[in-house]
Amino acid sequence: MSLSNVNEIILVLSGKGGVGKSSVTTQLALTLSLRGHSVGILDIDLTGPSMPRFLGIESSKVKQAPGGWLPVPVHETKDATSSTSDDSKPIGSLHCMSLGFLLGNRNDAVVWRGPKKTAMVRQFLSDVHWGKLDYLLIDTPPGTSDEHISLVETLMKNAAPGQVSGAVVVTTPQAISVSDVRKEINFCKKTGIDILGVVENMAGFVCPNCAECTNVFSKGGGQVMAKDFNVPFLGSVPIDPAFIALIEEGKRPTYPEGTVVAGQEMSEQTAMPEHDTGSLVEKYQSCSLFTIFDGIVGQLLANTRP
Ligand SMILES: Nc1ncnc2c1ncn2[C@@H]1O[C@H](COP(=O)(O)OP(=O)(O)OP(=O)(O)O)[C@@H](O)[C@H]1O
Ligand code: SF4
Repeated sequence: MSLSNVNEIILVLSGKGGVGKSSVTTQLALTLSLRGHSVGILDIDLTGPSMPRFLGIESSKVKQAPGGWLPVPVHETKDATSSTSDDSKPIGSLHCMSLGFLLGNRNDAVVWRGPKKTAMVRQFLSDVHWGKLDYLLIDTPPGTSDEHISLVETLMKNAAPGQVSGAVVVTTPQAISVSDVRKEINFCKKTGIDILGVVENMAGFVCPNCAECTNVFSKGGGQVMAKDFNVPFLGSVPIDPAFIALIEEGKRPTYPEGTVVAGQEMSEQTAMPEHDTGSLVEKYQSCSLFTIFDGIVGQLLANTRP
């Protein structure tokens, strides 16, 4: 299996659609990569493959290698150029494989029956040449579908003991009381997948005028829910319009002068950079959500094997 050089596999799950599972996968991957790790993202959301868009590589094509596919590079390993800390590590590589790269037209609808989806998931797990990876994040469709069942069956049969670290469950404050989250957690328990933690997304709003974070919904629901289910809570993530601008328009996140973002005070220059250059991962370093995800990744790694 092409996963033999992958050190750890982490699934990203959500009970319902639109809670930000793909955006959490993207940010986990960028943060792990900013910590110097080599990372892969496998997008098995076959009916709505959004990872190519999130990573700004929509027009990329997958190259064929003998016996399989080469995942698309988002960035290769390189020295950290714009890191704010003195002990900055090189940025690790990031590669992605998604059905989105194989569709002729990004608006093509994928209307497949279960057996075809199962075959595609198996092929993704066996025929992608990842090379050496520290972490492979698998972005799954919402709910518990045919893709999930074939994913777990194939992983259980083929992954080395301990290679699948577990799952991160993404929810929103509104979805917390809904039975979808319960179903997702039960699915993990039944299939023997450890829950590494819950991320509560869209739990507040970062004001574009002053970068103040306001908790639009009551705070702490995610933490209470995690406690009820006896699973770790990894953190709350607010909505940041600067993150949307980064994904949608490739714009470096900017905040008002004087705001402290990722440990760096925004000066007039950093708040309004003259030249908006740099790769996605370099731009992400100045997003307020990076500080939050750095904490989430710290917790996550503490919950995976050493
Ligand atoms: N914390 C956030 N701040 C700003 N925008 C966000 C945040 N989380 C998600 N979004 C935006 O919300 C939209 C939906 O998020 P996303 O596609 O990640 O959800 P999903 O759960 O993966 O959806 P699907 O069920 O379609 O796979 C995207 O446009 C994304 O950019
Ligand atoms: S947080 Fe401050 S700047 Fe932002 S809308 Fe509210 S009052 Fe205005």
